[in-house]
Amino acid sequence: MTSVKICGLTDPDLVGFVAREGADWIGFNFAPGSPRRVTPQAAATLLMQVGRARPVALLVDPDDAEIDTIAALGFPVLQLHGAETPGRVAAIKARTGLEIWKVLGVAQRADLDGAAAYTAADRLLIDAKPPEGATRAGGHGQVFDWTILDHWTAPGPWMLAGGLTPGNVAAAIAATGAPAVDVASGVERIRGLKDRDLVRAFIRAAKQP
Ligand SMILES: O=C(O)c1ccccc1NCC(=O)[C@H](O)[C@H](O)COP(=O)(O)O
Repeated sequence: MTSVKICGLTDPDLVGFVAREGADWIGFNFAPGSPRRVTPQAAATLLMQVGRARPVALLVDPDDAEIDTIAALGFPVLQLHGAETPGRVAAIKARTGLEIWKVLGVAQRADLDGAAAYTAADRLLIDAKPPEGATRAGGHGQVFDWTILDHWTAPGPWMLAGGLTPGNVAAAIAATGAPAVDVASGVERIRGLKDRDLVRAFIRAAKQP
């Protein structure tokens, strides 16, 4: 069954709801400028509601001080959503011992060429490359051409993101064979605020047999 991450939660009641609906991971976004950004203080409260879901901290080019602050909150997984090099990913892995996910933004097949260099990453998250002139590294609700992934063999565990919705996630899984999917915008009606009906529909559609 496909695993599901719901990303960018900011409200404790919604965190509890997403966990009860069967999300495998819940993402908390620490990226500056994001409408989904949470502070470490707020995250400490949100973490109490995750139930059996695993919490994931989304960071963009974090320095060591930020890494240490977030690791101290007890996150088991760090999602690196910036321009972190393979060396920087390895250094963060060595510093924390945590599970590390590295995001690769893709717009063409060549964007996958660097994937194998991220040997320290425990999972690659294949996302749409941000649009030209974007001020944020992700969360744009933009789909990329899934045929880019045709005949691609991931070097390890991976996950699909980028403009997924309750309406397209089953087709995305069928087209790419993704073992796991991630969504932020596609389960919101108001930017930055998750919608319960959309969350439920997304998880059901992704996990349908
Ligand atoms: O959501 C943001 O504002 C954001 C800011 C900076 C880096 C990443 C960001 N979001 C990424 C995600 O929430 C997801 O991991 C993924 O990219 C899917 O986003 P979406 O296309 O909106 O479903």
